[in-house]
Amino acid sequence: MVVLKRLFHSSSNLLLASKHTFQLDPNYKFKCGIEIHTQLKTKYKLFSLSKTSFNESPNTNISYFDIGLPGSQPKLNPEALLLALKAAVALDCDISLQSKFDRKHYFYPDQPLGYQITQFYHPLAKEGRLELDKKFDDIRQDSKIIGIEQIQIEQDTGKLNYNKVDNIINIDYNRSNTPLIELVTKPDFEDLLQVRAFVKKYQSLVRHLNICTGDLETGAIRVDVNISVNGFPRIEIKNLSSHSEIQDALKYEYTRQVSLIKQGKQNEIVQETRGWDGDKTTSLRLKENSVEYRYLPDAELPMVNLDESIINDVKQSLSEFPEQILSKLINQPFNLELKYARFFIDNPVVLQYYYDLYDIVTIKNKESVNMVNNWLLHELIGVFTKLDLKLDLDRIPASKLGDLIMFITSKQISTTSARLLLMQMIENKDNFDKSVSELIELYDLGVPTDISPQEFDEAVEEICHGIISDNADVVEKIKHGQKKSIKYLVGLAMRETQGKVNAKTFEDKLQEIINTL
Ligand SMILES: Nc1ncnc2c1ncn2[C@@H]1O[C@H](COP(=O)(O)OP(=O)(O)OP(=O)(O)O)[C@@H](O)[C@H]1O
Ligand SMILES: [Mg+2]
Ligand SMILES: [Mg+2]
Repeated sequence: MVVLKRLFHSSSNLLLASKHTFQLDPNYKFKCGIEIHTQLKTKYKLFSLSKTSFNESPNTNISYFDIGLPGSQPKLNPEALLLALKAAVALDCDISLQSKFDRKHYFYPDQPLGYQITQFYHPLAKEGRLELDKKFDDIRQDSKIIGIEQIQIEQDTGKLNYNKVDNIINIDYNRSNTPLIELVTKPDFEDLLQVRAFVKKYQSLVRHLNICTGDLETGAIRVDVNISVNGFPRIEIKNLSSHSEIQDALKYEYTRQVSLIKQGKQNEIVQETRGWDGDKTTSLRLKENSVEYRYLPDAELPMVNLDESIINDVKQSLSEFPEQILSKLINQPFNLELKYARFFIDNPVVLQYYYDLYDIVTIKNKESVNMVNNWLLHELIGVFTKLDLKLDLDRIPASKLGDLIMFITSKQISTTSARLLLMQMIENKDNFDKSVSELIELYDLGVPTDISPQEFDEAVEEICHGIISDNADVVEKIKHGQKKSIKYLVGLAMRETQGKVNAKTFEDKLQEIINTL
């Protein structure tokens, strides 16, 4: 039934009305708490020795236990425990030195054991927090603390694939028994921006801790939201897989509940689980007659006993947190814009590259940090974009980009030539092993060195005179105040010299001659 309902969406006027003009009504208090399922990036599954797999042919990474064959037994993967601990410590939770696993019973074809192993009575961690800060997060208040109720370790299920053409459902058990943590927040969210900011910050954190890919689209992170209005029962909306789905589902559900209250139909708001079909929420099951999960301690899994020292050990193993790094990057000496600092947080390899380049250019060679920022964030990333290539820093190690920058600052190559060269360095695999000076030689891009400065000046002057006499109309415009037209003449000079001379040199010389006319 649920599947059928999900297959046949119909658009709803209620949602359309709410989507475009959405605002919370101060008379109807929005309250929300969320549950986030996070797939842990372990090598093996939670309770078996089959490999975790994310993009493999169906049913190729499964063991007897993953598909619930009788006689097979679970054994806890310590790597999953460690990754879960990292999240719990980073979120300031109280870690339970003794935690246990329980069985949550329900039938569904993606859950062949007939129960899910989770932590119900004694979860790994409780009472944490994540602080949102207006400086870094898109919220209205200066800061907002979201309390974390608990973090528990549990198994993922298999995956049902609906084949609408043949009207069949295929089950892929590759995901079955993949380690997850479920994080449950307190109902602390007061508006939609806070929800978005929290999920974004959490994504950034798990990526930074390297415990999950942090992607919503692939299902590595799945969000359930719970929403209530003016103290009426909470409604849960399960399995939302993008920020826009979360926002749209919350807007729809808030509008629906407010409208029921306004019509005096508040008794129709009952604690229930609803699904989001892209247009509207629909009831999946009522909590009153919801499945009785019959939680029981899992007798096959021993208690997890942690030594007190582990909390400190994990703390020490964590590097700086994203917010500390952001704060560092947007201030002296790096002076990065927040959006670029965020990009680095989500791409730790690029961040390391940035630090390496900074060391070479700024610390070792005392050149400006602006050169580092500009040549990494604009020029280098720009080349990958232009070539329609995925950013692959192996094509140009930081030391090589550093060399190129030093050739520019020492005026051995013009900025224009350096741009051309950078393109060649990245596009052409034959260039990967060649040094910057070899490449300058190869492409004949260096500022001529075999002539004296005086000869060089004379050559520049001659070129400028030639261009000025061939472009009398442009010169007239410049003399009459159209100062920008000089760029056109500079362009001609650069073309003539194939970018070997700096644009600034030409601009100064052209201006100097024009001033005398
Ligand atoms: N009045 C409320 N309004 C909105 N959200 C609420 C309210 N009370 C509790 N919540 C939120 O509901 C969620 C309850 O999650 P929890 O995992 O504890 O239970 P559950 O949803 O009943 O169980 P399951 O994991 O089986 O879905 C929490 O995120 C909590 O913050
Ligand atoms: Mg729930
Ligand atoms: Mg839950």
